Amino acid sequence: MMEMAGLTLHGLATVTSHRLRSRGALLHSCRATGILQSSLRPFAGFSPCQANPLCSATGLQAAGRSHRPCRLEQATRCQVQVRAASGNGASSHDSGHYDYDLFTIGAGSGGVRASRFAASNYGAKVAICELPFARVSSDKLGGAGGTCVLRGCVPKKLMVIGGEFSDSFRDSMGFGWETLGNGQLPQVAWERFMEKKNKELERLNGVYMKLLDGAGVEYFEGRGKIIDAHTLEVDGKRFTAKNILIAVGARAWRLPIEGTELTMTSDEILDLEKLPRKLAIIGSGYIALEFASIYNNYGSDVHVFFRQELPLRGFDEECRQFMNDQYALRGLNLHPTHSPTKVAKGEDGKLTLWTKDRSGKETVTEGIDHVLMATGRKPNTRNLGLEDAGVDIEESSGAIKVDEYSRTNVPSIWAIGDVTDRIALTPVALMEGMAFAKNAFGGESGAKPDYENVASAVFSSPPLASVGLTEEGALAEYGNIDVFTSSFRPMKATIGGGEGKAFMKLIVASDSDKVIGVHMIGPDCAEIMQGMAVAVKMGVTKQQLDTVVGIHPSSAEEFVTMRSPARQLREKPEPQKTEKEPELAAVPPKPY
Ligand SMILES: NC(=O)C1=CN([C@@H]2O[C@H](COP(=O)(O)OP(=O)(O)OC[C@H]3O[C@@H](n4cnc5c(N)ncnc54)[C@H](OP(=O)(O)O)[C@@H]3O)[C@@H](O)[C@H]2O)C=CC1
Ligand SMILES: N[C@@H](CCC(=O)N[C@@H](CSSC[C@H](NC(=O)CC[C@H](N)C(=O)O)C(=O)NCC(=O)O)C(=O)NCC(=O)O)C(=O)O
Repeated sequence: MMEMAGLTLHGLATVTSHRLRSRGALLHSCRATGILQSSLRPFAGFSPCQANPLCSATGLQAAGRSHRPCRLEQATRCQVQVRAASGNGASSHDSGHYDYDLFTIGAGSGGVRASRFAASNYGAKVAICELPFARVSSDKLGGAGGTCVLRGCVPKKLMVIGGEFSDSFRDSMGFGWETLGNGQLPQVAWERFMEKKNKELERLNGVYMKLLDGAGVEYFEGRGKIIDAHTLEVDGKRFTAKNILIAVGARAWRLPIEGTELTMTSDEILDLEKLPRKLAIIGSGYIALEFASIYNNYGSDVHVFFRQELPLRGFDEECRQFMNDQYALRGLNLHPTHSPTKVAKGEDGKLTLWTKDRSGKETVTEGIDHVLMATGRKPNTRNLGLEDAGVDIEESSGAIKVDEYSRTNVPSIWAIGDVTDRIALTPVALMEGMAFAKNAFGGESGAKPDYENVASAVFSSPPLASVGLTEEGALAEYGNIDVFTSSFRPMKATIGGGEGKAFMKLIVASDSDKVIGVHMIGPDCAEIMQGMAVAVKMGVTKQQLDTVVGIHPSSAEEFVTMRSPARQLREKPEPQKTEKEPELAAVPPKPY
C-alpha cells in the first residue's frame, strides 16, 4: 500500500513512469493507464498534453492534434497498486463475482469518455460493445466514435469548412487575387472531397478503438442487450457487470408522411456520391440549417420548408430574424409555415415534394435530387432489453429516465448522452460520462453534470453561437434587463464584396449587472463564444466586461465595447423610495 499525491494505491496495475518537462520544471508522473491522477483533482500538476487522455493514453500527439507535445525525458516502468473509493454509495470497482466493474453499451462520445475515464483514471475493469463500422448507421451498423465522430459534428464540420471556401474564393478577388486561365472561380471535385472525408472518418474510427485499447477497455463488436440488472449479451455471448452504462445515442426521425421512405436523414446527406443540383430540406433546427448552408455554399439550389414563421425555434427571436434575413441574402429559398404532406419519385428519378402552408395552400416543388428530413432525433431505446431489466423510459420521448447522477431506476444501470432527454450535444455527453465515472468509480459522490450556461453553435452560413438566456427568457426570468446590440459588416466583406452582416448581443440583468445572455451571428462566432461562455459561467458583470481592453481590429472586441443599451426592459416596477430605505435613493444611475 502506498500513498501518492492524495491517492491511495493498492492492488496491481502496470504503469509506465516517465519524467517530462513543463515550463522548465521536471515533473514526475505515470502514464499509460493515467492511474496516478488524483480522484479529487484528476489532472493537478500534469502538463496539458498529459492531462488530455486522448493524447497521453495513445500517443496521439503524433497524429496531428494541437496539444503541446510532451517531451519524454526518461521512461522507467513501475508497478503500483490502485484502489478508488466507491462513489455516491452506488458502486465500487471491486467487481466481486462480476466479469466487469463496468460494461458500456455504445462507443460514441459519451460511452468512450465514461469507459476510458473509469478504466484509466480509476482502475475499473471495463468492457464496451459497439456495432460494426459504417458511415450510415442502422440497427446493425454503427462503429467506435458514434454519431459525433462518424455521422455528426466531425464530418459535418469538414463539410462546413469545405463549403466556406466559396466565400473566400469570391472575397479574394476584392483583395486583388486573380484567377488563372478562364477567369472562373475554382470548382469542387466532389468525389475527391468525399473520398478524403471518408478516409478521415476511417482514421478516426481507428483512433477511437486505440483510445479504448490504450485505456485498457476491452472492446466487443456486436449488439448489446440487457438481460437483467447485472447481465448483458453481446451477439449471444453473456457477460456480467457490477454496473451497466447505456450510451447508445439517438437516431434521426422522419415525419410519417406518404413517401417518407424516399427521404434522407443526416446520415445519408453526409455521404452523397454526387453533389445535388436541387435539395429540399424539412425542418429548421440545427441540422436543417447546417446542411442547407453547406449545400448552398457548394452551389446546390436549396429549399428549406419549416412550420414556423422563422427558422431556429428556441433561439433568441432577434437572432432568428437576423439569421432569416442573412440566409435569404445568401440565396437560401426559405418556405416558412410550410409542412410537408407527400413525397413521390418520378420516372426520371427526381423527387417531387408537396407542402401546405397554414392557410392550406399547397405548393409543389419538382425536380428535387434529395429531400432531407431534419425533423429531430429519437433515443435508440428499442431492442435493448430495457423492459426485461425494468428500466423506465419516458413515454413521450422514448428516452431513458435518469436521475441527476445519470442513474436509472435500476441502481446498477446508468445512461448518458442522447439516449436520455437532456441536452443533445457531444460536450454534454462527455460531461455526463466524466461525472458518471467520477461518481461511480472515482470516490466523488455528488459529482454530477452541470447544465447551466451550456454554449452551442449552429454551424450554418452565417453561423450563430449563444450562451445563456435569450432576450425573451431573460425577461421572463429576471424582469429587468438591459440589452446591448451591435451590427456591422465584417472587415473581410468590406472590400471582399460579401453582403453579409454580423450581429452581437449582450443581455444584462439590470438589478445585479450580471451578463445572462450572449449571442453572436457572424464569422468565428463559435470560437468567440467559447471564451464568452467562460466569462458568463464565472458570473461576469457588464461593468467587468467594460474594463476589458479590446483586441483591435476584431469582431470579438465588440463584446467589450458596447456602451449604450439598445433597450432597457423593465417588467418589475422600480423600487419605491421610502424613509426606511434611504440608501436606495443614493444609488446613482448605473454607468455603462
Ligand atoms: N451544431 C450543433 O451543436 C448541432 C447539434 N445538434 C443536436 O442534434 C439535435 C437534433 O437536431 P435537429 O434534427 O436539427 O433537431 P431540432 O429539434 O433542432 O429541429 C427539428 C426541426 O424539425 C421540425 N419538426 C419537428 N417535428 C415536426 C413536424 N411534425 N412537422 C414539421 N416540422 C417538424 C422542428 O420544427 P419546430 O421548431 O416547429 O418544432 C424543427 O425545425 C439538436 O437539438 C441538437 O441538440 C445537431 C446538429 C448540430
Ligand atoms: N477542437 C478540435 C477538436 C478536434 C478533435 O477533438 N478531434 C477528435 C475527434 S472528433 S471530437 C469527438 C469527441 N472528442 C472531443 O470532443 C474532445 C474535445 C475536447 N478536446 C475534450 O477533451 O473534451 C469525443 O468523442 N470524445 C470522446 C472522448 O474523448 O472520450 C479526435 O479524437 N482527434 C484525434 C485525431 O484527430 O487524431 C478542433 O475543432 O479541431
